[in-house]
Amino acid sequence: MDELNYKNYRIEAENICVDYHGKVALYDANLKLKAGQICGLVGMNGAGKTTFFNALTGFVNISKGKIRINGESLRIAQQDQSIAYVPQSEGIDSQFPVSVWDVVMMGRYGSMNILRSPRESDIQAVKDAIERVDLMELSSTPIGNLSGGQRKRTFLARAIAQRASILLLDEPFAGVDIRTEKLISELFMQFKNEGKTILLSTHDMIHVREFCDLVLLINKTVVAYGETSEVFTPENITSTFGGMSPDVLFGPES
Ligand SMILES: Nc1ncnc2c1ncn2[C@@H]1O[C@H](COP(=O)(O)OP(=O)(O)OP(=O)(O)O)[C@@H](O)[C@H]1O
Repeated sequence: MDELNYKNYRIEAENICVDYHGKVALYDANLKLKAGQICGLVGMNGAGKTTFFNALTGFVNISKGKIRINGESLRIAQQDQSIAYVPQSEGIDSQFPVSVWDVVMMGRYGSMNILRSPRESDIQAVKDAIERVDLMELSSTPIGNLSGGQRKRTFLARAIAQRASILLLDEPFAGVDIRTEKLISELFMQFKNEGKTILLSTHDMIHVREFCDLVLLINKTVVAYGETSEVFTPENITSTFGGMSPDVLFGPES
């Protein structure tokens, strides 16, 4: 692939492998995503989805393969804050006395000086992000007092405040009510229109069909990858889920 073409990809993972203490969690996995694309990452429990996210953020080391973000090394992406990651469950202790505002402000830390004193632009970015997830009324509430769905929206706002071009979201719809699900779906369509690149894991077939342009089916390696309309077939889903049919997995309407 020539260098110019290379630069067109926001995310490029080529034959990546990850092992934990010699046990293989992911091997020969490939992914290429451009600006404005939404890709669903689908696989059963333990298939390597979180590992894939962790490899793309540099949280775990790859033992083989290559990752390029915006045509550059992962180190540069980490420096310029171009990737925001929203994990499935957050590591922040819910008893820790931080408010919604404080958590969202953390999304600005990477672009602040060592004293972390917010500039007007940081304050505006936090305000905009909280408004977008409709949490303004709760902005001074400690995160320990929020519901699971409100907390999820808070961490999504943190990613928005970071103004990253790439969003990695581990199970963004898990445990949220219909209203939050709708709000998150609408946000994703806005992100797409803004040219952001989104990789999200989900166990929900409807979400994949509804707004994922591409789908990556994994079971420790890539089972199938491509446009959702072509790749998200009952045969491929069955192979991904160890031989179980979509009807058994998701009900007869799937
Ligand atoms: N830190 C770790 N140390 C050792 N093994 C790990 C570690 N993290 C994950 N694994 C193993 O790697 C494999 C892939 O795990 P991973 O968390 O990536 O799966 P997943 O697809 O995200 O699963 P789920 O849908 O349950 O979240 C599993 O076998 C898991 O036990």
